[in-house]
Parts: sequence; C-alpha cells; structure tokens
Amino acid sequence: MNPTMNSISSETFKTTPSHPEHTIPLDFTNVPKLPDSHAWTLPHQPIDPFTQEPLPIIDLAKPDVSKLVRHACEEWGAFQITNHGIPICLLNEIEYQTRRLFSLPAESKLLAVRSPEGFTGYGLARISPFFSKLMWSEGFSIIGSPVEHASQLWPEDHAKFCEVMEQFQEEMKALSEKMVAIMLSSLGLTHEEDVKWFEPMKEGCDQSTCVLQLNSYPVCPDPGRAMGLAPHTDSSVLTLLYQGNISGLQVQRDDAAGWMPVEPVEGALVVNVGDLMHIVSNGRFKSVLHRALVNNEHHRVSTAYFYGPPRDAKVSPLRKLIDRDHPPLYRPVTWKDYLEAKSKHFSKALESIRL
Ligand SMILES: O=C(O)CCC(=O)C(=O)O
Ligand SMILES: [Fe+2]
Repeated sequence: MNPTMNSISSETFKTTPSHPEHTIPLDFTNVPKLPDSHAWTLPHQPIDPFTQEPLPIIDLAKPDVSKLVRHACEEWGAFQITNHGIPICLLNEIEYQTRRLFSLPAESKLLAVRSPEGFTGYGLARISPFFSKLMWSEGFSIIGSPVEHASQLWPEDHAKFCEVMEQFQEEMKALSEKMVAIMLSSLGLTHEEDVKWFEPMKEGCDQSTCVLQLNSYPVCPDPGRAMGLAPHTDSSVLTLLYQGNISGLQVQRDDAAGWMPVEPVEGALVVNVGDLMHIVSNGRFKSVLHRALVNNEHHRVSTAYFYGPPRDAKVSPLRKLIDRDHPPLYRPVTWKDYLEAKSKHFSKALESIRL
C-alpha cells in the first residue's frame, strides 16, 4: 500500500481490480486469523479527542443552523445532524434489513454479486482496486429498486427489503436537497438561482446518480491490523450516513492532526461534504477524508446515501463565490467527467481539474 494515498474516491466510478484474484469479498465467517491479504501496516494514529474540538453535532430544529453548518463545512467537511425528520423506526428498519442481507451465507450473497460492468449488487468496496491490501468489509449498492438482486437473495421474500430501501432513498433524497439548500444559503446563495444543475434533481427527472450503499464490517480477529474502509473522500455532492450505534468511522481534519472518531449519536446522521460540493463552493467547503475501522466484538453495518447531480450537468465553482480575490479554482466538469477523473487520478482527482 502507498501510505501517501490519502484522499481516494468512492462510490460509482468503474475501476479495474489491482488484485484480480480477489474480486469478491472473503467469506468472513470463521476466519480465525487475519489473512496476509487483509493485514495493513499503517499505524492507526488515533487522535486524543480531548485536544480537539469534537465534530459538530447540529440540531436542525434549533436557530443558527446556517452558521453552524457553514463552520462545520469550512472546518471539518463533516458534521452530525439530529432532528432531521427521518423517523427512528425507518432507521431501525434499514439497519435490520442491512443486517439481514449481510448475515446470509457467503454462497447466497454471491448470487447477487455486482457484475464487472455493473454499479449495483454485492461486492468489495469500490475503492479496493486502489490498494494492495484488501479491506475487512463487504458492500451492497442500490440505485432505485434493488429488486433484481434482492430476488436472487430471497426468491420468495424480498418485498419488504425492496420497500424499505426504496422508501429510505426517497427520504434521503429529500433530506439531501434540504442540506444542500442549507449549505448554499449559508454561503449567501439561493440554490434556485445559482445552481442550475440542481434543478433536474429536485424535479425528480434524474435520480440515477444517487446511490444507496450498504456497508458491512464483520467481527475481525485482528482489528488493529485490519482496515474496514480505507481513507477516501466521497465523490458526491454530499453523503448522508447512518452508522447505528457501533463506532468505527473516523475523519481527518488536516493531515497532521490524526484521525478523529465520529462517535455514534442515537438517531443522528453524519453529513459528509463530497468532492462536487468542494468544487461548487470553490474550495470553501472541504470534502472530508474519512475511513472506517473494525472491531473484534460487534458486526458493524452502515448505510451511505451518495447524492449526485444528473450525469451530464456541468458542475463548476459558483459565480457568486468568485471575484478578483477569489479566482475559480476548478474547471467546469460534468459528474460523468469527474467520476472518470476519479477512476484515473484517484486521490488526485480534484487536483487534476484544478485551474
Ligand atoms: O461505514 C462508514 O462509517 C463509512 C462508509 C463510507 O465512508 C462510504 O460508504 O463511503
Ligand atoms: Fe465514504
């Protein structure tokens, strides 16, 4: 592994495996010892949480949300939200269905494996090809209805799974729109006027670039040397993450400071600034470098919703944020172009479009 490979891309781009013998996740049940293929050498560099301002937790029902969100996006590129309006019963339901899926025997999960040219289904983390070591995790990607793969997993009994996943995507899309609006208005922008690419999404014309990613981090025999999900930034506009009540997520505020755990808060969602928001805000909001660690007691699952614009919409630094003192930092790109840049330049994708 290249330890300098820090900010890596994430979810919907296509990549070629660097270790073709491992195109599907390990059968994690009854692995008594961490295999060499999964043993990482990077020290985990934890931060002393008492020396740092903790990651902001923002109550959306309180006043001053806009100021708090701006501060969080400028300083951290991530924050947690409470009072977001997503019912706790839906969050419990999504966690239940996610656990139900990943608790299936390995041979059943392989019936729903993501095809080499596909974007959806069961498989390794998408960022796997960028690392020589494998991650202690498995994933299931959904765009719209998961019925094609779910019916492979449960021929008779997939209706509830599909219903919950579809309902959750609808709720996440609406909440993402709300959060984008708050973020932009915190910079003095009204998204209706300023962000043309945003319109088709709001009208529901194109939902195809939003992805629901279910992640599973099985109990690990040697968590100190394993990596659940290697450091990366999300390529999305923003990501909404539900991590249940098991720790593992960490964010990096800046290179020197080490990794800050994002401790679960009951019913809260984590918001990550993605690379596209980094671009439209002309670098004011930072896409956050984050990773997930594993443990030897609990099977951790998480649900990430990546919110993206229509594939062909142009994304560029917003005009109102540009003046003589703040020249545009990035050239205009479509989401499609950006994902291509990400799969080619990996951690250097943002740099590759820098003016
Ligand atoms: O599981 C987590 O906490 C992080 C998941 C994540 O970063 C991702 O799916 O991109
Ligand atoms: Fe991520």
